[in-house]
Amino acid sequence: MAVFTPVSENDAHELLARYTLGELVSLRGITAGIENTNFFLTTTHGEYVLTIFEVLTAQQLPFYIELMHHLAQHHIPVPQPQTLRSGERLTALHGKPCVIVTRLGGGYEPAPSPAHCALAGATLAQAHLAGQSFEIKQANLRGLPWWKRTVPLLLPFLSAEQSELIQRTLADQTRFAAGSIYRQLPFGPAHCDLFRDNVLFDGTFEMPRMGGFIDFYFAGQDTWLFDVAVSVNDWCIEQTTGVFDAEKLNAWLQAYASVRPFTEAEQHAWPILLQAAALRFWVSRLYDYFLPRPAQTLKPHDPRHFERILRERYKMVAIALP
Ligand SMILES: Nc1ncnc2c1ncn2[C@@H]1O[C@H](COP(=O)(O)OP(=O)(O)OP(=O)(O)O)[C@@H](O)[C@H]1O
Ligand SMILES: N[C@@H](CCO)C(=O)O
Repeated sequence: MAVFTPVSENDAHELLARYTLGELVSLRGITAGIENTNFFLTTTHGEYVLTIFEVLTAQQLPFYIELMHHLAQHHIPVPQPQTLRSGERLTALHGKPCVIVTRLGGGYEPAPSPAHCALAGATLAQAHLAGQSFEIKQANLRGLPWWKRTVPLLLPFLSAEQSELIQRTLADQTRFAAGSIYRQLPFGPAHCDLFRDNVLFDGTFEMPRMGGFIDFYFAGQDTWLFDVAVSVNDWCIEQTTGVFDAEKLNAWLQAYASVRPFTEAEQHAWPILLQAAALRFWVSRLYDYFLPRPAQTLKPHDPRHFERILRERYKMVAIALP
């Protein structure tokens, strides 16, 4: 259950008085998710999601909220943050920052087909292009500096073999980030966590329609290719082995490239960015597993899944983008 901060009907009435979103009809806690407290909020004007931020601070949040606003203004299907009477889009409840966004239609697809992969790929490319004109800058807070800080904390919990792999990968990534190919990679606002549970689909399984992208709270400035690598490492794999499913991978990458073709530098960087994306989630899952935060009450995700994926990606040295 991911309701860390309870919200009473009175709280909701008081909160809604700060907006022009009509009167409260219902408020229901959402059980999915491990980062924030989420509620489906229905008012006389429509359906929304209320998110209370348990970890992110009011200083970090404008990047995410304004990025969603910017993308929505550019017709990318993402939740639209609602504007308060005061003109701001961020407010607070029980001393914690919170936001109300539009509720998107559809549901997430646990077993995506190549058609779902293609929709996700094309929409991510559109989001990257639309994000170019976004002016607030904030790094991916789960990027290389965070990996460097976090890996030493994890070493006491790892086997010799795991320690060797994690340290070797970190050294490879550090070297790559200092090199000339890295500097040539196109970058900008990136979602950085576009797993299948963060994309909603409408329509039928056979003929899916994009509902939209949610959960922008790991977004940041990063290379666009890192965002693609994070995504395909989740969308286009055999779930038990981490091996790529060629049909899904092709569908995803072709659809992305049809909107935003890959560059030559990206071709060179592809194998190492697939490793970077696997490392990112191996590290965060290990961290959540061995060093859980006090507020984190849910079962952590399995870190071994991303250890397997990382080992698989090291086997793939000659892999081409479309
Ligand atoms: N704008 C939205 N429209 C529709 N459903 C939403 C929206 N935002 C969140 N949800 C629903 O709430 C669930 C949890 O939201 P979200 O993934 O943002 O939470 P989280 O705590 O940040 O999770 P995570 O563990 O993925 O970081 C989603 O799986 C989705 O079902
Ligand atoms: N997508 C992350 C969870 C945080 O959103 C993971 O699967 O480890």
